[in-house]
Amino acid sequence: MANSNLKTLRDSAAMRWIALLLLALAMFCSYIFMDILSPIKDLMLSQRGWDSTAFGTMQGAETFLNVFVFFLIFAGIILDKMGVRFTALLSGAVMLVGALIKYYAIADTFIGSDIEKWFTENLNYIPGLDELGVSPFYKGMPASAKVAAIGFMIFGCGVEMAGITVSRGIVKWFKGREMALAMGSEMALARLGVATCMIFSPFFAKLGGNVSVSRSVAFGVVLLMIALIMFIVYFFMDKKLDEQTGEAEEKDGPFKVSDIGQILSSSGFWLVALLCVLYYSAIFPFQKYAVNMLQCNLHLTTPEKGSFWADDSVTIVQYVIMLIVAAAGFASNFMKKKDLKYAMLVVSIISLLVYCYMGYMRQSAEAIFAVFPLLAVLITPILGNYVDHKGKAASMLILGSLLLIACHLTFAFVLPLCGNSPVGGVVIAYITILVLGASFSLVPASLWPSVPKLVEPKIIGSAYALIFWIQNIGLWLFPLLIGKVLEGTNPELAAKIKAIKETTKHAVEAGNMTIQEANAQVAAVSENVAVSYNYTWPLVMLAALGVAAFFLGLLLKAVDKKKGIGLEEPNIK
Ligand SMILES: C[C@H](N)C(=O)N[C@@H](CCCCN)C(=O)O
Repeated sequence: MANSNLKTLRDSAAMRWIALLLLALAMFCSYIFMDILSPIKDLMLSQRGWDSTAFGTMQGAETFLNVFVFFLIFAGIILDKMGVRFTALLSGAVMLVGALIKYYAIADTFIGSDIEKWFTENLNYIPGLDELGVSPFYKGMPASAKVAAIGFMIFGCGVEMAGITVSRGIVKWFKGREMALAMGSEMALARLGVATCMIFSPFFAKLGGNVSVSRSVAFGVVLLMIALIMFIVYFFMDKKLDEQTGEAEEKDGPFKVSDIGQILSSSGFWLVALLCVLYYSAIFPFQKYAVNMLQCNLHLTTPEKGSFWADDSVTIVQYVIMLIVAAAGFASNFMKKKDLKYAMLVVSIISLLVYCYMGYMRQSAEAIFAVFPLLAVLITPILGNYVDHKGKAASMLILGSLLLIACHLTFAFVLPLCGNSPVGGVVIAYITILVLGASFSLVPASLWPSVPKLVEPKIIGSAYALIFWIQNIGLWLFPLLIGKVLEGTNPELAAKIKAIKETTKHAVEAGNMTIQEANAQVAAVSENVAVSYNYTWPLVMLAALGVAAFFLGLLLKAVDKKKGIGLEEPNIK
């Protein structure tokens, strides 16, 4: 340490930010794995014989153990009892184990194995869960999807445990300092992970012209190994800090399970938790359908093979531009000189415009949607900084909810009118996605740093875990509900698929068509159906969540004022 007056590692700004970088990089890698199959749903259907139900059930498995086996509650208790560094290592290892299982399920070696045979014949019915409609498996689910679901369930435990651990770690290193800026920066890197995944998962799957879905998952597994290394390095820094502080926090008031009652009796906690589940249910589940929603509304026409815009190298160039947007925007937060700060912002904004233009030329719904996390990368740290110095967290929650409502209503009612105006449609889509990105910065940047104001330090881990658990119920429920509302409000599309399946089946039975021809016809109709959905009602449902979040935000602001919780107060006084 350069300054001899510094007492502990966290008193050194450099050390604090290195600790944050380690935690944030681990979350960056985890968020990439979390959505690794989302942008290649079409390939999972064509390469592994899954259908939409198998895909949706496998994706939903991520929250299963957390929600129904209460793993997240245990994770919070482990965190408060064992501390940040132990739980960080544990979560890194759990994520990796889950990811390896998922990789094995998708790998070529799984096909034709005894394990595949066993899973095809077994695990079709879980008594009790089937009746409740919450089973992560069902009869007829492809064996690879069942094993991938098991892996994803385990990964889900690890990644949520990592989420609460990282939040607790940031509080430990930054409380009373730039805590919201640090949380905002960590989330910014996580958002960059989502954008990276949107671009690189399909890229690796299609690399070199031969399709391999397991290559994408392998990419994610390697990143999770890096995440574990980050947590190991963090382990030693955290240990050193505890040696310097004499583990004062833990010794002064050891955590007891009964302390959880204290959390549950706080009205502020409940309002924040409910606002969190409502808001995030309108964001993360939407993220899983957003690319398809754009395809359905914008009628994008992929550039012809061999053309400039269809080339793989353009994807890389676009990603590099994305990194420039993120790096310049992020760095502008830390520039002391005003000129340099504005110069960075201008570079970032110009790069963002170039990125948007390329997305339009490539007619790629994935690339268009990737600006969503990108704006959050830019402004979450700025807003975090604002919360640190000016406060206004409750007001930001209210504004974020209002923007969410406006965006979902624009997607629902304005975007469908633009289908025949390619440029107008894409411009409106970009603007709405960017505003949604701003909302997705306002709420997380103000919500997560508010939790330490609601509970005592020794139970922060459990408080984060309880909020995550309540939030996970929504993250489990709403992807299912979106799917159901979508099917329910577009009955003609399911009928179309049923009709072609029946027609081709009869034609094959009558000897008028080969099975290959029949499959090709079904695939052609399915492809057409996949981009023909009307998303109005699922989007109205998500806007309604925003309305409920808005009213809760108003209530929270009133409670904050009455009880003096300090949500509108700055973190640094
Ligand atoms: C999905 C996860 N439960 C979640 O809520 N993630 C938050 C970040 C929480 C803070 C992590 N240190 C998100 O906004 O991604």
